[in-house]
Amino acid sequence: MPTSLLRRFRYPLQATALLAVCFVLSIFLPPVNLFADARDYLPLHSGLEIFSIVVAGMVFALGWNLRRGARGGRLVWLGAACLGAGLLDFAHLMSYPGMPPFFTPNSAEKAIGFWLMARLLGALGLLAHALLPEREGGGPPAAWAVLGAIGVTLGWSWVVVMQPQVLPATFVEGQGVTPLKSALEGGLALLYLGAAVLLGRRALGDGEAVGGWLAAAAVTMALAELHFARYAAVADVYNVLGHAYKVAAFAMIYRAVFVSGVRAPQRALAAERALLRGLIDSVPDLVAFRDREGRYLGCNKAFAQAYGIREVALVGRSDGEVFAGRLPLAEAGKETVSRAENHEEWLEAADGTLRLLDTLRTPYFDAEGRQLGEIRVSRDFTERRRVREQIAERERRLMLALEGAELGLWDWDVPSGRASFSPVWCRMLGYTSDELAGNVSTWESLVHPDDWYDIRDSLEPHLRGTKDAYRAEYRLKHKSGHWIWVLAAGRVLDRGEGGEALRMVGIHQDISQRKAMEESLLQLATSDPLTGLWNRRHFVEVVRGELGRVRRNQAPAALLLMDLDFFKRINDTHGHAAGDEVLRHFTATVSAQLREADVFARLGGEEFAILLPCIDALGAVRVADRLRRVVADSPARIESGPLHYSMSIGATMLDARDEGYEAAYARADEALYAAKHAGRNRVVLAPVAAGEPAMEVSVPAEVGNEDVASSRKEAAAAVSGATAMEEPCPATAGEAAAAGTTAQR
Ligand SMILES: Nc1nc2c(ncn2[C@@H]2O[C@H](COP(=O)(O)OP(=O)(O)OP(=O)(O)O)[C@@H](O)[C@H]2O)c(=O)[nH]1
Repeated sequence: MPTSLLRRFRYPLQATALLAVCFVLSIFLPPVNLFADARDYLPLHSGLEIFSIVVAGMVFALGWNLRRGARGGRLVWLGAACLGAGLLDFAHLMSYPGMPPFFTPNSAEKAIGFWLMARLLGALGLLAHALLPEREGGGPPAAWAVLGAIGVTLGWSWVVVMQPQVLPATFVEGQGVTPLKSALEGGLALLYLGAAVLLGRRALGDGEAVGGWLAAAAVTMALAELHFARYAAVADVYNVLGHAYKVAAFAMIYRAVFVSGVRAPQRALAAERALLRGLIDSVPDLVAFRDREGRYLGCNKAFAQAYGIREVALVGRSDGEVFAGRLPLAEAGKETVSRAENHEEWLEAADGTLRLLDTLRTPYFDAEGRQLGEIRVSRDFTERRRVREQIAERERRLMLALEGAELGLWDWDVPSGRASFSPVWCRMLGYTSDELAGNVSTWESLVHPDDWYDIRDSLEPHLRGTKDAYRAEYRLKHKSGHWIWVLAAGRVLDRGEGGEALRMVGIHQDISQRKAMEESLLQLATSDPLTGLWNRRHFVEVVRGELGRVRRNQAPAALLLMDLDFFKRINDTHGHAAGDEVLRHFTATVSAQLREADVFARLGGEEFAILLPCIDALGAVRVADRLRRVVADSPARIESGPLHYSMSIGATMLDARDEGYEAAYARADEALYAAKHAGRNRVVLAPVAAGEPAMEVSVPAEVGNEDVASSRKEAAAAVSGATAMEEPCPATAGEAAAAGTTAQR
């Protein structure tokens, strides 16, 4: 047997060993009468019997009350057997020789009759305990056991008292017990030993001390039976020892049943209570229990501390008695709840602070479903609420700030495509919140198709995580159909494990005004206020850019320098305002003749310039001459009537060797001078190579051709037959357009 089991069963083992040794020693005792007169034995006999009767009654009471417990099934059968044995022992006591007649005259025979059946019931009870299954309420119904035991007891008593003649002799006065009685006692001893073996095995199996004590009791009863198998007189040493062993056996049964039925469960209960107490005291929430009438059964430390009350002062009292005047807690706690309920309540804590509690009141029930009371758990969320309010306040301020700044907020759940747009966002685009679906496609449908490049350029690297933030300026369509410029800025808030964007938030700001202002500032900085044409500064930039392309052998380009003839005279004759009108008329007339890629600028006064990209020298002079003719043929409308005027043009090709704009300008200027010098209203193409003479390529109709009409026809034909180089040139046109360098603004 392992040491741990030995230690657990040491007391039953020691007791059994001691009684066994005493039994062995008693074998050698002579069968002396301990009492001279059997009647002297009566008090001791009665005392010993009463002890076992009382123990039997207690075992029964315990077994009956624990019948629904974990071991109730087994204990109740043992208890019922003890009840029967106790009743029969009482009859045995009352039938003992020397006692007053018990229904019929008493005799040893009669007492033995009760005795033997009592012992048999006792042995059966122990066997039942050894064999019945261990489960809650296990075994046959408890009432059967009790009724069976009482039935056997009454039936047997009737036989012993009323029909003693049917029973064989068990005791002969002066001779002692008969062989039958010895055999029956021996059989009972064997039955008890068998029960002891079964109980012992079961005790070793489940390791419970209770089984050990019952096995010891069974062995002790077996030894008692052996004493009773050999006594010669009712007061001899064997009889007295037999009774003493029986008392010891009952004491062991009592000990076993007491341990398993009362002490062990009580200890387990105490341990459970300690665990429960530790548990509820470790909880920072305020926990209290109340019975159905609302009286407190207990509370945890947090509760006691918060309310500044000791648990003992709380128990047995109601809210009204304990917390009178500390409403609304008392109000909230008037009645116990029959369903779980949750509410918030303010507590004026013991330290005088006001605490906000979230209280959950839950009823609790017994095994039959009857409500026993309620458990109240309150969580102090004053701090959490304060933080929550602070966050809400900050959010409110942020929203106000965003609204004040007219910033529209958007929140995009990237994987699902769901999006939310703040009221300002919707208002910015002329919508109300419920007019726009909460989806990113809402935004996509409003983006200007030409602006996707700028958006993707910033958004995609940020979504991939290669750029810190997203920022773009683009146009969104307003509900009324026009486009508004917005500045978009945003950032990914959450990313997945692989770094993929999960959620992104940002703002949109309407920057239409700023864009318009930028546009007008740009216009102011680059255009001529009178004619709306590009100004000199911008033109110089454009020519420089074009020169770069010429150097890269991309396409030839020409520069035309134009100056109105005798403009001072117009001013002087018709006034400065008329001069201005002529300048505007000239601008419109020439602009109408140009391609989109051509860049037309006013360099100052009545001096104009045109950059003609993608054109060769022949094309350039044809265009120049066509312009000259168109201007000469289109009189300006001033107050005094139509006013004819003309211009002179100095043309030059941009040359890859030109160091800059100035070189090209100087050649064109020289050609212009030559045109003026030659009589005005003509075009002169400057030579590119040094030393070559300037080439006058056009002659005014009235000078070079008698037939003005035919000359004009030729000019028109010459213009319409311009070389392919005068056709739009995609590369240059694209770059010029991208740079905002169109002829007309
Ligand atoms: N109305 C008006 N006149 C201007 C403007 N800018 C310059 N002028 C005038 O343009 C005239 C230029 O005169 P000139 O440089 O002598 O040249 P021109 O009279 O055209 O003679 P040629 O160029 O030699 O044919 C001056 O009288 C300037 O005052 C302007 O913006 N509006």
